[in-house]
Amino acid sequence: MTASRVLVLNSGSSSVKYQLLDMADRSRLAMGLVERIGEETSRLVHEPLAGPGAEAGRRERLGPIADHEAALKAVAAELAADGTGLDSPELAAVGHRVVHGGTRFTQPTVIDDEVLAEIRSLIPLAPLHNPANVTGIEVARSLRADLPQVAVFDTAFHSTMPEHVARYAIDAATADKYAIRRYGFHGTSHAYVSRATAALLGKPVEDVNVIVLHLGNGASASAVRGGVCVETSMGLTPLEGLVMGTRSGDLDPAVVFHLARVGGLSVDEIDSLLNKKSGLLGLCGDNDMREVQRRADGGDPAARLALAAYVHRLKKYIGAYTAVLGRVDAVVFTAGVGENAAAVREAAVAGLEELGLALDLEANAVRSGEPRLVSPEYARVAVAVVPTDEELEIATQAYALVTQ
Ligand SMILES: Nc1ncnc2c1ncn2[C@@H]1O[C@H](COP(=O)(O)OP(=O)(O)O)[C@@H](O)[C@H]1O
Ligand SMILES: CC(=O)OP(=O)(O)O
Ligand SMILES: [Mg+2]
Repeated sequence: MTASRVLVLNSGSSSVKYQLLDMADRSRLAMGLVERIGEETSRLVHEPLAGPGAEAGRRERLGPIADHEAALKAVAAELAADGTGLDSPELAAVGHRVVHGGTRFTQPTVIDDEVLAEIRSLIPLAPLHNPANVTGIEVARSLRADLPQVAVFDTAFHSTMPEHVARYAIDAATADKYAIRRYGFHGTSHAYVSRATAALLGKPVEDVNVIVLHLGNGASASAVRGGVCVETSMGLTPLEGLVMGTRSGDLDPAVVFHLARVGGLSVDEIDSLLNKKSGLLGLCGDNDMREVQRRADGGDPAARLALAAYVHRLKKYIGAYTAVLGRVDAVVFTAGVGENAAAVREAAVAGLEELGLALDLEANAVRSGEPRLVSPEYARVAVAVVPTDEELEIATQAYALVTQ
């Protein structure tokens, strides 16, 4: 029996998403989620999709899960209960989403002690994400030491950005000393979605220029020319760019000085303010787009303002990346908001006819889990909705590395 399964762990700041895939036919054997880690109301949802566990169906467990270590052990126990635990001989690798890879990691990488140490050293550049990724690697290794663990980096796809795009216009020696440059994130999603969009258009990826809008809790835009990333909205950390659920995105850096000097806030307090209490949450008190939309539809002024700010920033990036690419074949929406919020797509594209964009309102309103065009045939620039699948992409890259 050849081992063809890959377990993918996608650890976020307060959640763990996971999938068990069989790469022989790219099928999903199980998937699940642990959310609200560290709170009293943690929730684990485990869904076996094939094999002996599938009969019993979806399982849900409520109750406190203290930290990522406990969460990952609970996930391992659920998989073991289905007979698909980490001890399974069919497992070929564990693929880990690692958010920050710095300048060194631009390819999927088998994790040894030295690689793990390097990932740990990047924690200051992704304090909300890399610690959880490190814990995921440690727990998986402790459960199955002989299994290859592969890191797939959010930053990797963006490493092709030209130097003049990646550089901030600050003192060069200081930038080099502290590794300050634009790295970009959600790269696994931008890579997968840009390729899937070329397939949807029926063209080779080399011939297609796309603007990808990944709108989840974190949100980022990218400009992809012929399959190669040339620009993205996140920077040194996942704070720059679009308005997000709890992150401000772009602002004048002097806001930080002002809050410190005049407001008396500490650096940690400002960090927390901009990363965790800003964005939609800061503007209207809710970070879930569904709730913001519900309130805005009811006429709530703060929710309307938050939504307008979110959409305005999207428009600015669509315009900017149109200029960067010169010719755009498609603007693509993905992730939780991009795939589901038809009204956000409609508002973001409205008024951009001069750029060649148009929306088919009927097609845009259809709910579907499939990649689809939502623009009329005459539109010079297609508008598409393409569901992202970071887990499948991570599994594909990890499996290719361990079987090459
Ligand atoms: N039907 C929907 N309408 C609008 N927004 C939605 C809908 N479903 C999910 N979302 C939004 O998607 C976000 C989560 O997106 P997701 O891609 O899962 O994020 P992440 O991977 O960063 O956790 C939620 O915060 C929510 O605002
Ligand atoms: C990098 C990043 O912002 O990730 P997420 O959207 O999962 O928070
Ligand atoms: Mg995500």
